[in-house]
Amino acid sequence: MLVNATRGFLWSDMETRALLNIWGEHDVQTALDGNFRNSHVYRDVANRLCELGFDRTPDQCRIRVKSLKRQYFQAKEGSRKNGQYHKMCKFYDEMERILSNRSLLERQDIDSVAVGGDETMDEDAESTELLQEAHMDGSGECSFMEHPVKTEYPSCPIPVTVGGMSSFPTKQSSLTKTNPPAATSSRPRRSKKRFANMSLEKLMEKFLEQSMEAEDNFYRLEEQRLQAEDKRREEEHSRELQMLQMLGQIFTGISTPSPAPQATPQPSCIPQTNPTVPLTRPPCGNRNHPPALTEFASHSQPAGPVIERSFSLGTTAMDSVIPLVRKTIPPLTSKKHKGQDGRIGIIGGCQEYTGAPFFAAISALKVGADLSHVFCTKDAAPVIKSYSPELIVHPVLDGPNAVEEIEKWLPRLHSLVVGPGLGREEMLLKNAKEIIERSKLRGIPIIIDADGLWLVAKEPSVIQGYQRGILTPNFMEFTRLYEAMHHEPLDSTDHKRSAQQLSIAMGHLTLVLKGEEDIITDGKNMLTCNQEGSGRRCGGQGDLLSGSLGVFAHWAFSSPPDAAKGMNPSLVAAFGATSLTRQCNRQAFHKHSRSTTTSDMIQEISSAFKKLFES
Ligand SMILES: NC(=O)C1=CN([C@@H]2O[C@H](COP(=O)(O)OP(=O)(O)OC[C@H]3O[C@@H](n4cnc5c(N)ncnc54)[C@H](O)[C@@H]3O)[C@@H](O)[C@H]2O)[C@@H](O)CC1
Ligand SMILES: Nc1ncnc2c1ncn2[C@@H]1O[C@H](COP(=O)(O)OP(=O)(O)OP(=O)(O)O)[C@@H](O)[C@H]1O
Repeated sequence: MLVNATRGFLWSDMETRALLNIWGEHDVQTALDGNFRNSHVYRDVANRLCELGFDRTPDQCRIRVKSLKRQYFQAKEGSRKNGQYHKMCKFYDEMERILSNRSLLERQDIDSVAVGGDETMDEDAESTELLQEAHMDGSGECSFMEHPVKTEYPSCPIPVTVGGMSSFPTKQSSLTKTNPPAATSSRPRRSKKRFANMSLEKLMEKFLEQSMEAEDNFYRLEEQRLQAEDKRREEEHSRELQMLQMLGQIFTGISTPSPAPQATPQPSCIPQTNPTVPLTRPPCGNRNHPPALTEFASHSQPAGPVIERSFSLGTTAMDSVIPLVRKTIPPLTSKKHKGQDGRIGIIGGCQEYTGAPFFAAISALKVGADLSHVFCTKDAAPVIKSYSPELIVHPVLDGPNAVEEIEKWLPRLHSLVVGPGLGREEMLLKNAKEIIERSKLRGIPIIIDADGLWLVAKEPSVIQGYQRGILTPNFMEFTRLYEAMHHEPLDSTDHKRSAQQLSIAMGHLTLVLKGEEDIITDGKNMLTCNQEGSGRRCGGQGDLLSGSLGVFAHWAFSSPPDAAKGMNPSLVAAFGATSLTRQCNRQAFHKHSRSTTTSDMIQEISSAFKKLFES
C-alpha cells in the first residue's frame, strides 16, 4: 500500500473526499451521533483512511471534519442570505448529502461547536489548524510536515487579520508537540480574553474572513504543488522511455552480430551487466522451493531484475503459489452471514453484449462469492436476468444518474470487474470511468477487462498507479495498451519483457497477459501459468477469468498480510484465477472437445476449484 508521504496540514481534494466518504458512512455517523467521546471513532476513520494510502492521525481527521462542518454551515447560512457564500465550501454538496440526513439534535450539536459549546477545549487547536493550513512554504508543503496536529502550546500566534503568506511565521518556528511556547517564540502568548469584548457575530465574521483567506491560499498552493508533481512525473516518464529505448538499441546490437561491431557508448546510468548472463538471484530467492520449480531472474529487464516463477500443472505449483492462494480462501463455516465471502460488482452489459457480464457474474458466484451484481444498460438487464435468477441486475448504466445510482452500491461491494460486454459507446465509457474513480477512493480492488481496457488505452490515468487495480488483457488488448503507453509498436518477440514494461509504465499495476501461457506481473515479479488449458478459443473464457479474479482479489486483499507471505496480493489472486480458468477449460475440453463452450467451462468451476484448492 502506498502511504501518502505528505502528512502535513495540506489536505488534497482526493484525500478530503476519501475522508468524507468514510466519515459519511452510516456506521460512522451513527457512532458519532450523540457521542461526546468520539476519539475511538476517529481512530477508526484514520485507520480506514490509512488503508486507502492516506496517512493521517485521528486528531487531524477530527479537526478536518470540524473545519468542513463549519465551512458548510457558514456557506449554508450565507447562501440563505445572499447566495454568495456557497463557493466558500468546496465540498458543499458532499457535506449537504451527509449532513442533511442528520437530526436536528445533531445540527444543534454542530452549532454549539461553532459557538464554543461541548468542544470548546478543541476550539483553539482548530482555529490554529485552519490558520496553519494557510501557513505553507513556497513549495506548497506545510512546514509542520512530520509533526502531530494537536499541540498544547501553539507557537504560531493567531493573527487578527490574515495578510497573505508573509504575515505568518517562518519555517524555523515550526510547531512541535514538545516545544514549550517560550522555546519557539519570544512573544507572549495572546490571551483568549482578547476576543472577550467582541460580539459573537463579529467574532464569527472575523473567523470567517480568516478561514476564507486561508482556504484561498491553500487552494492556490495546492494547485502549484499538483502542477509541479505532474511535471516531475512527466520528466520521470520520459527518462524511463529514453532508458528503455537505449537499452533496446543495446540489446539489438548484442543479438544481431554485425560485420564490423562497434562499441555502443553506454551512458553511465545504465548498469554494465552483460544482459545475456542471468542476474544474481535476490537473497529472498528459492531456498525453500522444490528443485523442479524454475525461479530465475529474467534477462534483459531494463527496470531491474524481475523474479520469475513459471508453473505448469503438477506438484511445483501446488507446492508454491497455490498454497498461498489457499490461505486467502475464507473457510466455509456456519458462523457467517450472507455477503461476507464476497459481494462482487460487474460493470458491463449493453445491447450487443449480454453474455459477457453474465459469464463474469456467474463465475464469481460459482467461485464462492455470496452476491453478484451486474450494472448494465436498461435493455440488457431483462436479458441478463433471464439467464439466471441468482444475479442481481441493475438497469442503470445508461440512465441519467448512472454514476450516482451505482455509487450507492459501492460501500456494499468488495470488488469490481469493469468491462465485460461494456461496449464502446462514449457515454458508457464515461460512466465507467467515473465509477472507477469513485471506487478507487474506497480502496475497492478493480479488475479491468475487455472494453474497460479500451477505456484505459484512451485514458491510462484512470487506473495508473492504483495498487488494487488488475488489468487482464488478451493479446490484442495488450498491444493496444502497450502502444498507447509507449508510443511505439510492440515488439511481439518477448511478451514477458513487454508485459513488465507495460506494468511499470502503468505504475506497477498487476497485469495478466492471457494467452498460450498466462503472464502475470507487477513489474517486479513475474508468474507464468502454463498448465494445460483448452484447445478451444470460444468467446467468453476471459469473462470467466475476470469474474473469478474479482473474488480472488477480494479474498487476497482482505486476508491477513502474512497469508500471502509478502507476495503482492494481486499476484496471488491472479495466479489463483488463471490456474482455475485453465483447469476449468481443460476439464470441459476433455469432455466436449470441439463443441466445448464457455458455459461448459463454467460448469467445471466447482470441481476444478476442489481439485486445485481443496484437495
Ligand atoms: N457472449 C458475449 O456477450 C461475449 C462478449 N464479449 C465482449 O465483446 C466485446 C468486444 O470484445 P473483443 O474481444 O471482440 O474485442 P476486440 O475488438 O478487442 O477484439 C478484436 C479482434 O481481436 C481478435 N483477437 C483476439 N485475440 C487475439 C490474438 N491473441 N491474436 C490476434 N487476434 C486476436 C479477435 O478475433 C477479434 O476479432 C467485449 O465487451 C467483450 O467483453 C466477449 O467477452 C466474448 C463473449
Ligand atoms: N492459446 C491458449 N491456450 C490455452 N489457454 C488459453 C489460450 N489463450 C487463452 N487461454 C486461456 O483462456 C483464458 C481467457 O483468455 P482469452 O484470450 O480467451 O481472453 P479474451 O479474449 O479476453 O476472452 P473473451 O472472449 O471473454 O473476451 C486465459 O486466461 C487463458 O488461461
